[in-house]
Amino acid sequence: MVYSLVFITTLMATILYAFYLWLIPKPIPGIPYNRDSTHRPLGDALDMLREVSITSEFNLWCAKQVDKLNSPICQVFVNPFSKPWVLLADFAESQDIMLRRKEFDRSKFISGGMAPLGHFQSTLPTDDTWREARLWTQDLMTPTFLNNFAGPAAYSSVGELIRLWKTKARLAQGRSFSAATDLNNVSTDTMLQFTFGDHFPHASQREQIDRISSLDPATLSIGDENRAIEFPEAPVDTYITATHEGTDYVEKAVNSWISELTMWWVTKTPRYKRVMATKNRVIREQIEISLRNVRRGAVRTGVDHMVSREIALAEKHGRSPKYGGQKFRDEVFGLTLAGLHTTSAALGWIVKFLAENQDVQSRLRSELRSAYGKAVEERREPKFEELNHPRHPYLEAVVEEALRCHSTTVTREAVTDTELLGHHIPKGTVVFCVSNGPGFYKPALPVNDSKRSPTSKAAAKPKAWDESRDLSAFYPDRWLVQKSSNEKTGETRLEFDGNSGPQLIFGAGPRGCFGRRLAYIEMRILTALTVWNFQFLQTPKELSSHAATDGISHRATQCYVRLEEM
Ligand code: HEM
Repeated sequence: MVYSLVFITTLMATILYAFYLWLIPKPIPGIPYNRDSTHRPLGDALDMLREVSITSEFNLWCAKQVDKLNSPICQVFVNPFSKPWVLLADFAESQDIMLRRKEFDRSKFISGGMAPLGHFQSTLPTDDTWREARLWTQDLMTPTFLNNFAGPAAYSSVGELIRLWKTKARLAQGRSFSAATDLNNVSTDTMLQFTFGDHFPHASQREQIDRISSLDPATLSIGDENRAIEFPEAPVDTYITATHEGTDYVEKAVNSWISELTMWWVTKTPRYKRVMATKNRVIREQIEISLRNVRRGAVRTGVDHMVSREIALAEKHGRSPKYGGQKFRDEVFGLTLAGLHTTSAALGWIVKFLAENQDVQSRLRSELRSAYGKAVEERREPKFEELNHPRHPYLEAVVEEALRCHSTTVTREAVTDTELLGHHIPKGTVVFCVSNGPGFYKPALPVNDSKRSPTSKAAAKPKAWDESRDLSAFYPDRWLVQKSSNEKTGETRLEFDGNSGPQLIFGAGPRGCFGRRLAYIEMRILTALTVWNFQFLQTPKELSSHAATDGISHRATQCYVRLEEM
């Protein structure tokens, strides 16, 4: 009896111990990690959750782990029962895996969160379905489409924002107001124009302009100067709401610890079903319109181009066209989602930095006024064509620096067993390319060059930032270089150099951001035209925090403006 009790107890203890051993994280040999985490079944998860529940900044937590472990490559154990996540804090190697290494592909870290919204290029591995989606969209980032259609659309959306802000600035009487929704709306309208053009009868900003213009100023409470005025918002069309709700679902899933369960739950809600039904209905109607346009040779909008491409592909391969299918509709929706939240988050940082750096703002305004003297003379704003070509170096530098200062982490997944900085990386491991730590916001960590991959060794070493300049500060000049403009006289001029130093805001390589050219156009136009029309005054410190949330993009939690019309 006693023997069997001892036997049962020992067996139970052994089973429990085996279960514990199965649960606790299994580090990848040789890659530094937090030792305490390997004694806890949940590894670093609780630590991460504790901090991220307060800061909402997962990227910041990652950068802190790199600092703690003081290594350009380290690992954390966040997802129970799955492989460690590898944090890579070295620009050259990050760029190498994105640009050159076939052993790494799009990871499911963020794209998995988009899965309930359909299968579009952002969510797909680099397979034939992704290649097909790329073929459909290949005309949309050409200079012809950007200069003749998408760019002017962005210019007109920004024009509406200027109208709205002029009215709001007058009503606000020097007080701050939130810019977050307005910037979301400007990006939404740009993306709607980009995909559907004028075939889609709704926009976000027009409704807001009408609402604010007809507002009785007496209904606004101009309170304490440290608080923001709250303007009412007009309701928008259901498809526009669907695009915003779509991004909200992605944010929810990405920020959830149990993202697969969250996604499953999301898809069961009536709201989700409504969003998807609206999306499918509107896109189906738009494809029908585009089909008619293509047939009469009037290809203008993004969807017109996609339909036209698909007809050509179907003819080439002797098959029926797929523009009536779900994948095609998903791709249209996916493009809008990919370009909306990301761009509006970036615009939010730009306006914050302009207000906080009055010297930069004044220099930009005065450089723009002398570059576009004809516009000043004719008492008008610079036109799209003027802003688009030639580009203004300081304008480009201001935009790029705002992007650098609030970067997001790009990930890749090992699709086969491989190596990174001399360490074995098992297939399925997710690598986070940390772009808000060493090499980006502080001096780079030393790396043994002999451990780099063969492709990294063979490539030219990317430029590092000049560490004598405070890398955590907003300093657009770091993107400018002196170039000879006249060899005979030795005259030089400042030029923008996008490769001045590490930057990974758009990722890189074949899976880098598809829409970056459009995003730059929108950011340059908005920066130039807002600075032309307004002085961004410093907002009170209660409304000026740099806290952010991480999801699809790294978004400021407080995005307020205080405007004085120029
Ligand atoms: C400032 C604005 C933007 C930022 C910061 C941004 C950032 C990114 C990042 C980090 C990625 C992943 C890159 C990688 O994994 O290497 C990405 C992918 C993508 N972006 Fe953007 N993006 C922006 C604007 C846009 C716009 C305007 C569009 C649409 C026209 C767009 C369309 C896409 C698409 C389709 C992908 C997926 C590409 C693929 O998976 O092959 N993005 N973007």
